[in-house]
Amino acid sequence: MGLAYPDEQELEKAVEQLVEDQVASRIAGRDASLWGPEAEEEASKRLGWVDLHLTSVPLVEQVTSLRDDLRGRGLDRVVLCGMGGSSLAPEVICASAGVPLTVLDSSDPDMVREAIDADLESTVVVVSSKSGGTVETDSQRRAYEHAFEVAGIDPAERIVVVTDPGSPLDVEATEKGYRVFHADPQVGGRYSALTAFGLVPSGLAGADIGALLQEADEIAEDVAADDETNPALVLAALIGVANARGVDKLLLADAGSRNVGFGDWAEQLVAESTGKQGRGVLPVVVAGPHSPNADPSTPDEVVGMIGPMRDDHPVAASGYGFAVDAPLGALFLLWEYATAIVGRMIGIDPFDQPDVESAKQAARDMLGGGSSAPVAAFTDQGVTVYDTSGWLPEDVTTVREAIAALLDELDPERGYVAVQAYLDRYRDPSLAETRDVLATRTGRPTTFGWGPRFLHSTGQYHKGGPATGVYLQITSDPDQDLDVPGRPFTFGQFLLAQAVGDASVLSGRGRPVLRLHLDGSEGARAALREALG
Ligand SMILES: O=P(O)(O)OC[C@H]1O[C@H](O)[C@H](O)[C@@H](O)[C@@H]1O
Repeated sequence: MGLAYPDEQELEKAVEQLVEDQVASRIAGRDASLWGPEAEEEASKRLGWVDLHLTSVPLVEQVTSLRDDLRGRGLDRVVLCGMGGSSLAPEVICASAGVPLTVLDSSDPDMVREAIDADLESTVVVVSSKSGGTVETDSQRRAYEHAFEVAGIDPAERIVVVTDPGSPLDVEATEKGYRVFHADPQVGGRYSALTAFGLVPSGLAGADIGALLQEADEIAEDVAADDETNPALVLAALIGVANARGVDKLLLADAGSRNVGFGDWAEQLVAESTGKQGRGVLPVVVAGPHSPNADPSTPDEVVGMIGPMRDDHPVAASGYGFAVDAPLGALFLLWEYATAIVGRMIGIDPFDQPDVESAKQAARDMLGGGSSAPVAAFTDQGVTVYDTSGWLPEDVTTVREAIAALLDELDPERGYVAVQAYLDRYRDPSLAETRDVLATRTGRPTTFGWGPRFLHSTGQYHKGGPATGVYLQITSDPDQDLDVPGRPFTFGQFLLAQAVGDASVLSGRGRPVLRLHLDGSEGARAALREALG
C-alpha cells in the first residue's frame, strides 16, 4: 500500500476489529497469546502493568513514611540515578507536580561531577535499575558511594535502591545494608511508571503518588473495555492503520498539557516497543504545535497533540491526527494499552528490545580494546569529523560540507534525521534547538536525543526499525574527566565508547553516521552552530 493517510472508515473498521477480537479485555486479563507464538513467552511475564493501580497501592504508605524520615534528617534533595524506563517516568511525574528531582541519566563526566558536587549534605540518592546491570547506573552509584565516603557520610544512610528481586544490584545493596525497594518483575522497564521505579523517587521528591494511582484507577475500566469508545483502541487504530500505509512517524507536540515532558516518556514506550524487525513507529517529539515537523507536518507523520485537557474523552481523533490528554496516571495506562495494541497490529513483540544489546556490546569491545579506534576524516575549526565506514566523499573538507553531505543521503519520502548529542544536557540545553534547525532545513522528521540517554529509548528503533535514518552524532572533550571508582575506565572513556559503539552498529546496517567531535572550545561550538544553519 502507498503512503496515504487512512480515511475515517478505515479507522472505524480497525476499531471494530479490535473490539471483535476482544483485544482490550484480553490485555487486562493478561492474555500473552495476543502477539503471536514467538512473543508469548516474553509477554507471559510482562503484563503486570495492567493492575498496578491496585497492586502498587501499598507502596504509597512505605514511600511516604521514608520521605518523612529523610526530611526529618534534613535530606530533602533527591537525585535519581537510572536510565530509560528507570528514570523517564519519575522525570515527567516530578516536572508535572512541580517538585524538584535531579535526574542523573548520563555517563558524561562533567554532568556526573556537577550532580555530585551540588549539596551532598542534603542529598539522598535513588539508584534504580531493573536488571541491576546497567553500566551507567552502576558507575553513577560507585561515584556517589565514593563521594559519600570521602565526605565521611555512610552511603547506607543515603542510598535507596529500586531493582528486581535477585538482581546483582539487589544482592550487593542488601549486603551493604542499603534500603531496597523491590519492583514488580512482571513489568518491563518502559511499562514501569506505576511500579516502584516511578513511585519511589517521585514520592521521595514530594509528588502525590497516591493521586497518580487513583488517576490510573479511574481510567482502568475504560481502557480494558471491548468498546468502540475505548480511547486506547481509538489511539492504537489511528497509529497502527497509518503505519500499515507507510505513515510511520508519530509527531508528539505539547499543546498545553499539564503533563510536563510527557512526550519524552511516550517516546521510549513507543520507539522501544515497536521499532524492531525493520518495522516500527518513530516518535518525533517537538516543543509545541508550531514547531517544525508539526507545522508544517510531513505526509509520513501522524500528528499527535498532547493536551489540552478535554472534558468528554481523552482522545479526539481526526483524519490526520489526534489530540490526547488526561491526568498523568491515566495517560500512562492509556498509552501502555495503545502501544501494546499497536505492537499487535504491526506484528512485533512490544515487550522486548532485541537491538539495544548490540550497541552495549560494541561499547564494551571499544573499552576492552577489542575494536580499533576510529580514524578521523579531517579537523575543521576545532571540530574533528568522523564518517564511520568512510561514506563521506573525499572532496569534503569542512564541517559545513560534511553536514550537507549527510543530509544529501536523506530519502525525501521516508527518511529522517537523528541528532544524538553525547553532552551535558543541563549545561548545554540550547543544543536541542539543533532539532528545529535541521527539521526546517530538510523539511523531514528530525529527532533529537541526548546520549547515552536516548540509547535506552529511541536507540532500539534506530537500530531495529526501518533503515531510513541519517545520524548526526555530536561528542566533545569534557572539561575534566572523572574516574569510575573500581573500574578500569573513566566516565569520559565510557561515554565515547558508547558513541563510537552505537555508530559502528548503525553503519553496519548501511546507514550514514557523521560524528562531529568538539574540542571543548567556544570556537568549535560556534563553528558547529554556523555549519548547521
Ligand atoms: O532498569 P535497567 O535494567 O537499568 O534498564 C534501563 C534501560 O536499559 C535498556 O536500555 C533497556 O533497553 C531499557 O528498556 C531500560 O529501561
